[in-house]
Amino acid sequence: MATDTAASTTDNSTLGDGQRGTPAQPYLFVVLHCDSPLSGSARYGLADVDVVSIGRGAARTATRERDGSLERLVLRLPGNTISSSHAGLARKGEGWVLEDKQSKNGSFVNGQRITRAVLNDGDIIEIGGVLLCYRAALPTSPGAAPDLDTAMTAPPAPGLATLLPGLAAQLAALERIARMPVPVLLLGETGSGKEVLAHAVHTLSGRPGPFVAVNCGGLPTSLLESQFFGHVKGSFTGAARDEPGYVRAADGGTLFLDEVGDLPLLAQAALLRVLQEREVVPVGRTHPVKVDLRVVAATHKPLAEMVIRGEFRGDLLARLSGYRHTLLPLRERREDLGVLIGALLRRPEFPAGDGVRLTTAGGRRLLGHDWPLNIRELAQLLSVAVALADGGVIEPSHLPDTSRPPPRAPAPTPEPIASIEPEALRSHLMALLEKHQGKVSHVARDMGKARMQIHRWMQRFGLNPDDFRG
Ligand SMILES: Nc1ncnc2c1ncn2[C@@H]1O[C@H](COP(=O)(O)OP(=O)(O)OP(=O)(O)O)[C@@H](O)[C@H]1O
Repeated sequence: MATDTAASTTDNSTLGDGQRGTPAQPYLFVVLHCDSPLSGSARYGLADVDVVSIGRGAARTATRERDGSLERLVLRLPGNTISSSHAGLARKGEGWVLEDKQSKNGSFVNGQRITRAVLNDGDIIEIGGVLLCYRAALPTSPGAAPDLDTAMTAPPAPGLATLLPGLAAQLAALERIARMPVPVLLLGETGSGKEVLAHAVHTLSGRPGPFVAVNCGGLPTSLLESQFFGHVKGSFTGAARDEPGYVRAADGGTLFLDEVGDLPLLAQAALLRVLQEREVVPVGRTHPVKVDLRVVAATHKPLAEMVIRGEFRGDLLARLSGYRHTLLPLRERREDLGVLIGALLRRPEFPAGDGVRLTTAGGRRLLGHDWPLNIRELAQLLSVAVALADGGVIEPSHLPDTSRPPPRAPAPTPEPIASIEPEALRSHLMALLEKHQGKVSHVARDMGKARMQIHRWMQRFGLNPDDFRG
């Protein structure tokens, strides 16, 4: 089966999150084998296919064959609840139709048994104990193979596995950036995997020093300086011995600043100095100490809006965002649920992970959930379900009632830009124009605004992008 070459369309001059103007095509995903969740997942591009035949096989295989004038994808799936010729998909105009081939146990779409059904984007198809997902038009990238089977490939570092072609291209770009001495800013909802990605960036960087993670939100303000920059013994009450502090502890490695949006303004100024000068002055010392740092920062907060409100320094944001990567919330990557469940069940906390099984109804419940707390919620839910199933098969009764999801973690509600002090907005605009050398489209992307809006503001403040070009 083909491996994913996942060429990226990322334009590095845009500082991350590349993926624009890529063509879209239909895909069929094998998301989860409920009776063997560790057997991997797969995607099949349907752009050049006219019909798909699905039936039982000894293992998951896919072959593409010419059948008269038709291009046929033959998909074999393991499982004794699957008939040898179970179901078929046929192209119908712009869409696809699923037909049950009088299988013994039936074919289902979104939990309903069907004999024939026109598929809609995101529909979940059940063939025996296998859950598949149809996507009508997903962005792909030039050079990305249509098919990918995770059983045949290994991600370059934990956290980088995905079946989504668009996300794969973004992660491939991040992988290339990881090897360069560029600061990385990871943006994404809580539990979406920012720390896991930060660790992957460190691993791929090949830097010999340690990965030091700091939760910027959890630091007592009075001790911030000494915790970051270290101190010498006796420099203050309680300083019983020399401490290097986080920055020097990460010397030669990677400093991961988690929840960087929670860093108080005073600490932001001090951190900025360290990033500019590449040296720290430990509390109780007068001479600076050189450090060799790679910084990866993460937040779920809208930093650009915080800059405008004066809560986060624009110059520090510019320093931290050498390359920006935005993580998808889990509800936007349901196709990866099987990949993620597999990765989680292989962790040491699941010593019997390879024996875990789900009923089809249990798997359906997972695919239907909204995942407000993302991969962390999936990990916790699996721990509980495995314990409750006690070596048996995970059923819906072992899973929380996901039909009434818990409230989403409160999203920060940024103040509308219109109500922000004009002077603050003007200086923020100027800082971004300088950073992007007068490229208005880049400023607009940075602020999450339309280009026209930026032009209107520039006109209002008498700013000319030409004045910022290098
Ligand atoms: N790709 C992945 N594969 C397997 N497990 C993952 C993956 N990404 C995240 N996890 C797991 O999900 C949980 C949350 O991940 P992580 O702490 O990286 O999220 P986060 O975005 O940094 O969260 P927060 O914003 O709350 O700090 C952890 O248990 C982590 O190991």
